[in-house]
Amino acid sequence: EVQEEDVLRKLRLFLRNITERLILDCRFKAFTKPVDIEEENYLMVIKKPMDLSTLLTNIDEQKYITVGKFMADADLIWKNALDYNPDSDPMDRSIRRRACALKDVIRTIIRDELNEDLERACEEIRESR
Ligand SMILES: CC(=O)c1csc(NC(=O)C2C[NH2+]C2)n1
Repeated sequence: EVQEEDVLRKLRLFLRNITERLILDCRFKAFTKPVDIEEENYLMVIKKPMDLSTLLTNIDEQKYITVGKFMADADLIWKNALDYNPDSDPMDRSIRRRACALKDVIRTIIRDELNEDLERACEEIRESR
């Protein structure tokens, strides 16, 4: 009902704000768009591709009703990058370093800025559905 829609709208604003800040951070440029599947065998190695612009689309399509569901997809971005770039060559190392920075920034923003009343209200909606 109306209250539920208010809660989910607040969640979308919170998640959109985080995602837009990540997209603007030049450290994370490699993560802003889907990896070009011309990349040799990317889809062989990575089962579930994810990127920041797809996160934003998912938010707009109301895919996430809890922060936890959003985090699961956001974590795919850096986890995929670590899996696809295991080697010692400088490009791999550079991507891995940015993947680790992305992981830490996502967690820090959520811990610092997530209103626990909002998250509790979202979990209640999830349980009621
Ligand atoms: C987003 C992501 O994980 C990504 C984009 S390019 C890339 N890796 C390379 O370009 C090659 C360097 N060793 C593979 N990884």
